[in-house]
Amino acid sequence: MHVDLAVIGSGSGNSIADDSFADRQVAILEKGVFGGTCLNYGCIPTKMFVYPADLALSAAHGPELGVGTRFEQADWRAIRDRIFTRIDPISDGGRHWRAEGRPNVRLYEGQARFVGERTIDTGTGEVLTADQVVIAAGSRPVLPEIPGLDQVRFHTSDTVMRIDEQPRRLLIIGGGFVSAEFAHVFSAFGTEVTVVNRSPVLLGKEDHEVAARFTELAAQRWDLRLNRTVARLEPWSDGSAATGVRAHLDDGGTVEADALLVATGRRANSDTMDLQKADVAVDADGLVVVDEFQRTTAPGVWALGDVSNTYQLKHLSNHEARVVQHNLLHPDDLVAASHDHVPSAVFSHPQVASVGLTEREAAESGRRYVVAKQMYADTAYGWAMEDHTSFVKVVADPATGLLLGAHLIGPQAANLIQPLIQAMSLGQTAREVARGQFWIHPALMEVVENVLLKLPLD
Ligand SMILES: Cc1cc2nc3c(=O)[nH]c(=O)nc-3n(C[C@H](O)[C@H](O)[C@H](O)COP(=O)(O)OP(=O)(O)OC[C@H]3O[C@@H](n4cnc5c(N)ncnc54)[C@H](O)[C@@H]3O)c2cc1C
Ligand SMILES: NC(=O)c1ccc[n+]([C@@H]2O[C@H](COP(=O)([O-])OP(=O)(O)OC[C@H]3O[C@@H](n4cnc5c(N)ncnc54)[C@H](O)[C@@H]3O)[C@@H](O)[C@H]2O)c1
Repeated sequence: MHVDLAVIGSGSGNSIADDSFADRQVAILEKGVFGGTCLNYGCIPTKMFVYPADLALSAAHGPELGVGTRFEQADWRAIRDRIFTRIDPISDGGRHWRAEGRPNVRLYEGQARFVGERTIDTGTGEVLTADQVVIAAGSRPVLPEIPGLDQVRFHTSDTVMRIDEQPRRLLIIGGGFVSAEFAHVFSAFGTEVTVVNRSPVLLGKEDHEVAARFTELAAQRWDLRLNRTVARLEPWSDGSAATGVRAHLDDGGTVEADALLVATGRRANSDTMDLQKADVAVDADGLVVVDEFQRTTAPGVWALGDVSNTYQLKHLSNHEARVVQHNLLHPDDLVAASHDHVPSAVFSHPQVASVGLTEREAAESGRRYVVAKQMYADTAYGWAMEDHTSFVKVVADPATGLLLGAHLIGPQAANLIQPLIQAMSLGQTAREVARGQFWIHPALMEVVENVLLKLPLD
């Protein structure tokens, strides 16, 4: 079988073949659940857990503001089932549309492997040749080499959201995005959470003040074992939990838990497709090598998303998919993908959001920079919330007034950061953004206006 376009992966890659490809024969190849990580195992279900977790936490904090609310209990199965009875039909619907809805599109449900130049064994008994191939095969959780891991029951983000019972005690290995979000979700629902992280802070890639504040607040909710690794794992039961684990830490300490979540990063799925047979180069980190147009080293082969970028974020995968789509349709007018100002947010409690350079990165770059910081507590809405720990921090070039980075920790951080992303993306100066528009008073967004006004620019 020969097709005009073969797309490996039904996550972000699925959006490429829209109506503008109606005159082309397209193959979509998917080895797992249709729709990829974000829909089935990532962004969307996690945030659907985070929302009720935030609600549970708010209820517990009501009395601080004189409101007689309290958190009583979480009905794990009801929460889980609300989420997946919403999501699973979307995945099924997408699969059905691709399998049967389009005469020019064929879905191959198998593990794709290259057997030659733009020639793919679909894993369904059929081999395809294609004029163009898009590799959008994503990433998967990394499993650390911990003795005993193969002897115990453990979860990754792929499985933990579907468990039948909420664990009484959860051990999480890792201190990054996945850890921060699931620790929040489970602890808000009443689980005792222990986090083992090998570095001294959680969210260690964030600006150092944000990571320090997050870690300080996390220590009030979770048992943190920082600068620690797990030396050995063994099955454990207190009589009630049949699937528990005991972790022996490198300092001799132990942690016992009913469930274990491994959250120690993700790696690109580039090693599962025999890419060398298609002359597609992979770098030392396992990422498919692409140029600014998302072209791989093999003519007619493109790559996008987690399989080829270090960020592992859905909004970037979507952007790269739009770039690849344009370039497939306009081979004489290629556009470059932008990796400038890629923001991220951690939907934990508190939320964290960031874009651009951290203060330390600005210092290490040797450039002149200035920093301003604004506490939510020093704005009217911060008073309303009785907030004492949240802040916005910006890093700027004093000569041009342009922002170099922005870092937020606190309620609504993922929303509040957007005008700062916009300023950086559109080249607006801090003064233009602060004084070129009205800021609704006394909205929480005033914290952003105030931090921009505080910058000691030339
Ligand atoms: C728990 C969690 C929460 C997250 N939350 C967020 C968030 O809030 N915001 C955010 O921006 N990002 C978030 N992410 C990251 C985001 O999900 C990913 O960056 C994004 O989904 C990557 O998209 P992709 O298209 O590159 O890969 P995927 O969506 O993973 O798609 C790849 C597809 O390729 C298939 N595949 C792989 N190999 C083959 C093969 N050989 N043959 C056939 N099919 C194959 C896979 O089965 C998969 O369906 C989260 C990730 C996780 C794990
Ligand atoms: N809100 C979001 O955008 C969101 C949410 C979840 C995941 N994601 C994406 O998924 C990716 C994977 O997330 P993640 O949290 O698994 O990875 P991560 O890279 O964010 O964090 C991994 C953590 O594990 C620690 N670690 C690694 N090996 C360890 C070991 N042996 N023992 C103890 N600690 C160890 C690291 O120090 C680090 O803190 C992220 O890069 C992120 O882009 C995004």
